[in-house]
Amino acid sequence: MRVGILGGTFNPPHLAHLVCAQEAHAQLGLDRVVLMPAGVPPHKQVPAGDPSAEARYELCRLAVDGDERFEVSRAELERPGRSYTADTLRLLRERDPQDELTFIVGGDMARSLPSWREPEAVLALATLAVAERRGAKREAIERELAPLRGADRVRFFEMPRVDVSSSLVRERVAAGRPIRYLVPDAVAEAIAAGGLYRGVPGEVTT
Ligand SMILES: Nc1ncnc2c1ncn2[C@@H]1O[C@H](COP(=O)(O)OP(=O)(O)OP(=O)(O)O)[C@@H](O)[C@H]1O
Ligand SMILES: O=C(O)c1ccc[n+]([C@@H]2O[C@H](COP(=O)([O-])O)[C@@H](O)[C@H]2O)c1
Repeated sequence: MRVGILGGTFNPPHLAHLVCAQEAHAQLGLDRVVLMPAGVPPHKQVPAGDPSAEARYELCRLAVDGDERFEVSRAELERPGRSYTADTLRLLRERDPQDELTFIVGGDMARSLPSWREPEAVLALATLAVAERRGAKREAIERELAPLRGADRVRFFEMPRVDVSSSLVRERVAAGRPIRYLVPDAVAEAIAAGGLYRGVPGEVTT
């Protein structure tokens, strides 16, 4: 199986995540794309009072519900400590040695690869697929990754620019502004029902 993995904090999952997963699936000929919510994101602080890893996992499940191209994995929730990608890919390799793994990232995230834990192991264990259009940014990413062993295996795919981020969604909820059409309806409903991102601890009630 050709398996794509879209790792993220998913605090919360939004439409750009799904467009990114969809384009990777279609352009790279993947059999499925697995959303991999980080238990403890390695480079990102989850603000105090925000949903737990378990709740972010539930939001991911709601986000992909009914779409057979996508799945959600608990692999990084079941491991203590920071969710380093190299460790996750090793685990997936051990579980299903015959799978061909593709780790999917947005363009900005790809640029930070040299500062990840064991970046060359990441490139050895999976194909890195980067959502970035042709042009100066793509070239800059190629230049920055070039010193890493395995950088020649990095692949790019095109994604329409979708200017949505989890921070934008959180800010809008906190400000009482609507988030419909920025996140899947089921995610918007769970955020509303659980009172998430309103500045007080909430719950995903699914
Ligand atoms: N608008 C977007 N376009 C393309 N890729 C994206 C976009 N938003 C997120 N991604 C990619 O999805 C993956 C997971 O992102 P993450 O869960 O951290 O969401 P985020 O929106 O970047 O979060 P935050 O706003 O909290 O920093 C990363 O590889 C990131 O580059
Ligand atoms: O392994 C690392 O050192 C590492 C450093 C930064 C990010 N990552 C992974 O990249 C993915 C996107 O990260 P983020 O911070 O946007 O949620 C997610 O799966 C992270 O675990 C991994």
